[in-house]
Amino acid sequence: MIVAIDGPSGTGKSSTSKAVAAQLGLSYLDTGAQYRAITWWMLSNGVDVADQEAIAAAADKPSIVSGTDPRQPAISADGLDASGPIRTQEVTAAVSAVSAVPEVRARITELQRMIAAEAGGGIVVEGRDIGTTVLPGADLKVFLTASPEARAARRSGELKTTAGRPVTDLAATQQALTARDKADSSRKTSPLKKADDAVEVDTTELTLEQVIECVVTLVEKAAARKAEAEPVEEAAR
Ligand SMILES: Nc1ncnc2c1ncn2[C@@H]1O[C@H](COP(=O)(O)OP(=O)(O)OP(=O)(O)O)[C@@H](O)[C@H]1O
Ligand SMILES: Nc1ccn([C@@H]2O[C@H](COP(=O)(O)O)[C@@H](O)[C@H]2O)c(=O)n1
Repeated sequence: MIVAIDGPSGTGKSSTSKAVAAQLGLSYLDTGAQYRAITWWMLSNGVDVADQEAIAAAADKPSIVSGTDPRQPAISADGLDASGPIRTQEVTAAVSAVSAVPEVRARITELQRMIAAEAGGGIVVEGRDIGTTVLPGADLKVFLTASPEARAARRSGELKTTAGRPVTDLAATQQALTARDKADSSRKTSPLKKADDAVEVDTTELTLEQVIECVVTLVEKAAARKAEAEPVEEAAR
């Protein structure tokens, strides 16, 4: 069972995906964390993230390793735990530029497809382009949305400055969120976009628990449809 959950920042993809995967005994992959980790590696290793050619030249250098346990998702770059540094404002401000470079997308997409293929019991993969590009044959595609105001309110205070202090300026958070949405959805390679066959869930007025319950139901229905279809395929062989 392959579940793709896409959507802009702050819609609840990570929180929902982890809870759904844990509840249904599926693996989990945070693709945003992978792009954040390679961005953090670039910043830490002196790559000019304003220079697309420099980013492309370094795209294959770091080893990016993701853990797929929804209860304890891990992410490392060249063996260093990246789970803290990737959530800073510095990485958040640079990740869209790094993620727009085709060589970075090609490399990380290959990694994502390999992880999904190896997840024998099924996996929930969350990001921006999972249903459209990375796993277009997913058994279920969900596209989460929410108003910019709701997303900024949720995100505000979660972001940390490089010195580790919470960022609480709501207006600045919403501005940064909107700018990142624009960058992610206007890039040429694999932009943020709802897949035609994705189920859209507007989470603006929903609690996180309600979103989780909604997506669990969608997964269970998709699994039932898949099970019904399989015997026919067997007989047809
Ligand atoms: N429906 C909701 N109602 C209230 N709070 C929510 C809801 N969904 C998520 N949150 C909270 O909003 C914050 C952001 O959620 P989350 O990180 O899951 O979003 P996201 O879409 O994965 O964002 P990003 O793409 O930036 O990682 C978290 O603190 C989460 O607990
Ligand atoms: N499949 C994806 C996932 C993420 N990105 C880029 O990473 C940024 C951070 O993602 P978060 O989910 O951690 O907010 C995101 O803004 C994109 O630039 C991507 O390109 N493809």
